[in-house]
Amino acid sequence: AEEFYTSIGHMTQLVYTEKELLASLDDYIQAEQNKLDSVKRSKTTFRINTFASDPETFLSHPVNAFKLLKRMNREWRALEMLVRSNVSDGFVSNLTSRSEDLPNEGDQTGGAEALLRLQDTYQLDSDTMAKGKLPGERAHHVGCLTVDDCFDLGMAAYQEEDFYYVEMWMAQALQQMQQGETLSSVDPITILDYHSYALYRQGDLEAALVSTKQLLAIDPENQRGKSNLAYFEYELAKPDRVEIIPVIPNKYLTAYNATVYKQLCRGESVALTPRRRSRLFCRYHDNHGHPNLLIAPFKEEDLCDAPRVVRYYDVASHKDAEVIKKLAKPKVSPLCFSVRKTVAACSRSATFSLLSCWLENNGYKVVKKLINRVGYITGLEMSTAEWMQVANYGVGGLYEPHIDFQGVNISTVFNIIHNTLLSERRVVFPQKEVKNPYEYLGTGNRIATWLLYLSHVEAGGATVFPRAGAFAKPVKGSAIFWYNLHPDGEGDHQTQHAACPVLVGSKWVANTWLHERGQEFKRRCDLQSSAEQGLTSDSQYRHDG
Ligand SMILES: O=C(O)CCC(=O)C(=O)O
Ligand SMILES: [Fe+2]
Repeated sequence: AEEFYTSIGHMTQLVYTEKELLASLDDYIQAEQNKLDSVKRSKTTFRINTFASDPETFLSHPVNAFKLLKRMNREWRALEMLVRSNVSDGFVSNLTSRSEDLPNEGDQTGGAEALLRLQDTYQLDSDTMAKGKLPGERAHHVGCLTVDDCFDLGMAAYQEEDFYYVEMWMAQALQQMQQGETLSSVDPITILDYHSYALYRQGDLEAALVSTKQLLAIDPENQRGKSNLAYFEYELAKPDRVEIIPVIPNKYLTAYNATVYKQLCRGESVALTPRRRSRLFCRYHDNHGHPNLLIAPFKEEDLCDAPRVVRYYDVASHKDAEVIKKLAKPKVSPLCFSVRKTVAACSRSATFSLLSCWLENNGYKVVKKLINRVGYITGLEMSTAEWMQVANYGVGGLYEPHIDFQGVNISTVFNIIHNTLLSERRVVFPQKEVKNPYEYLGTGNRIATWLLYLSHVEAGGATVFPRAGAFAKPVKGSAIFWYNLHPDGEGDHQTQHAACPVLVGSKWVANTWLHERGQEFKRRCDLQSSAEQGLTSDSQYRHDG
């Protein structure tokens, strides 16, 4: 397992599995019930012998003697068989046969880490999360986090030595206990122990002392509590004590421009100055009177001036999007992978999975139609474009900042899957799923990216450009487009972009990477000049990590 928690496509299977297991459990309970009823029924045939005190008189009657023999020979043995019979087989084998597909400890930890990452990116407080009051969400939320759940989240943070979140979740568990939640398997002593330790590790000795006193109020003889109390009091009494200011860690993302990335993900505009923003417009686009666009031009919106990123609305219908999502199922199309990506983030590495599928551009009617449309709109050659890549991100799913083109030295062969060179940290993803597509295609570098949104996302999941300061919220049926390369073929590192973690919802995108070959006379002049133009240094946002 260990690959469920970020692809909703995979997790839907778990919902069905649980439903089937529940039906199987009902069958099992019914079978046990039937068995018990049979046992009770046979008991009624065995009555206490009224002659028990005088067996001789009883046995002097031949019918009595025969019936006793028969009962002892057959009926008690039959009962033994009945009691020995095992009605749990069906249920147990049902469970066993599925155990391969069931989530394991690693999956659960991954789920906890995904929650912590979301909390960190979107700055959610633990009470909001515990009550499930997330933005954008509707009626589908069912469960609240219990004291045990909060404790587990605290423990997940503890495994990562992330004491800021240990403290937060242990405090949440305690608060819920105080509010009267009683059904928990962890005791307040354990929680307080972690709570005070987390405070201590963050350098907040006063608060750690308060927490330890709370622990001792419940259990005055607690050894650890007593020695911690003595230690904190001793430390606090030191005259030359230096106040340590707790640092809020940035563990859940790379240190490199993590702050800008997270601010952009929350929709806080950090990079586009008013002057830059004033240059962004909306218009109808017909690609200079292209015959296929004259009657129904597409609505084009500027998202960013440098690099120029534009969005086209309604380039895929609701139906088109649904058909593509149906095609992007491992059972439907051959080139679908559940890619497990390990991402080193700061001091830790997180593994997350992503469902991704390559759909042959000419292999499906709807794909062909949409790819042709990209050609009409951008004016670019589509015969050298890569196959459409469909990806699904579930809750917590993200894609860290990266560039789509092959790095500095184009002739260098990075043996990696599609675009997944995480530039700064040089994390190389597993290679087996897709061979080097550049070499395989022989069509040069990825000149441009067409990113089509196949779903809305209720909260989170935006595409952001941390260096350029651009933000694109997924809008179903719209596509964003940008050039990855400068007109001279050099990669434009300002195009570095990322997918923010999905907070609520399931995000589907389809990527089309256009290649250099065939574009020699096609690259549009207006886009070209604005890319060359760049920005004056006073208005350009730079983030140098
Ligand atoms: O999903 C997104 O918003 C961005 C995806 C992306 O950058 C990629 O697949 O290269
Ligand atoms: Fe990308």
